[in-house]
Amino acid sequence: MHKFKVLVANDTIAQIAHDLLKAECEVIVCKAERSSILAHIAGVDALFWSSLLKLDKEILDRAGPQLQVVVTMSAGYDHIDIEEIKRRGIKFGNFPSVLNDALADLGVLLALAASRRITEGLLAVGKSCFCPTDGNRPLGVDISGSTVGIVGLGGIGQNIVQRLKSFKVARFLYTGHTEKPEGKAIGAEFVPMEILLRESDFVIACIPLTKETEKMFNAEVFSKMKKTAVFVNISRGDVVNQPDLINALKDNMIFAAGLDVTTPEPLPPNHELMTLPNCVITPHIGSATVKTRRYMAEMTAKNILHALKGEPMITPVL
Ligand SMILES: O=C(O)C(=O)CO
Repeated sequence: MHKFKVLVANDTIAQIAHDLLKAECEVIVCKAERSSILAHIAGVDALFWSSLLKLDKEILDRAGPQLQVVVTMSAGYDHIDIEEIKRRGIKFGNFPSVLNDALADLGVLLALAASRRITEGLLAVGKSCFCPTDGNRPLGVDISGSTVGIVGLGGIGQNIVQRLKSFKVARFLYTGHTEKPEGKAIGAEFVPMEILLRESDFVIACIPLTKETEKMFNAEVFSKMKKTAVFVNISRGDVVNQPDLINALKDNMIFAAGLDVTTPEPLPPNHELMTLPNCVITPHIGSATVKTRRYMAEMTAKNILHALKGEPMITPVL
């Protein structure tokens, strides 16, 4: 009987995904590195793809015309040449909601860490040079009683609102293309971007990276935020004009930033962003919990198997 060939472009995924795929297919596993993928991809029927690895025409050409399905183990798919996939009639899927909880947790963590200037605090602890009552260190911004503005109220943004309710936030604002019934249900007010920027103490970016959102957080946007505002980005580095953010942080146009994503990733050593005491950076760990990554791997494998058998994918994009 013909066995489908699947390339898993990541050698660190959970065992359950291997077990599922191996039960029905021939599985080739390689490192999440372009050269390794190009060396192993010819003739495969399906691709189990990784977040952030570029998937372009060269990869698709090398795979060959028999390629039927690509599934990325990520919510975002800005790393995929979606037009090229569509043109070739390849089925494509992602995982939009399984990581909502883990990402919302990280959004809250970064909002709190940046608002309490944790980077500076940890530096002082590391140097054993602090006095708890030192009035010279900047005081933090309170989240209780604050206004939190969510840019992009999808599943992650909604989960952040739900979590922050227990922190006694006074007002939740959100902006996006249209008002959402879910917004009303969780008590968030739909407002134009200008108002969100002017009135929010915390601005949290939860939008996908698209042509429209690329570099949308720029000097003009930072200048409209409060000087005491905390900016959080758990989306993609490229939704921010990074030199403008650096200036905004250096010139105290805003109070602090918490970033899980940057451009590039990782940042080179001594990058200016990493030298700023009012910036907290985590290494793109939004979905990096055991439960979430295991579930993402399992669902990616299941999506591939559905597509190969001609059944509807669980979470199709194309
Ligand atoms: O799944 C994604 O798109 C992520 O970037 C998770 O952090």
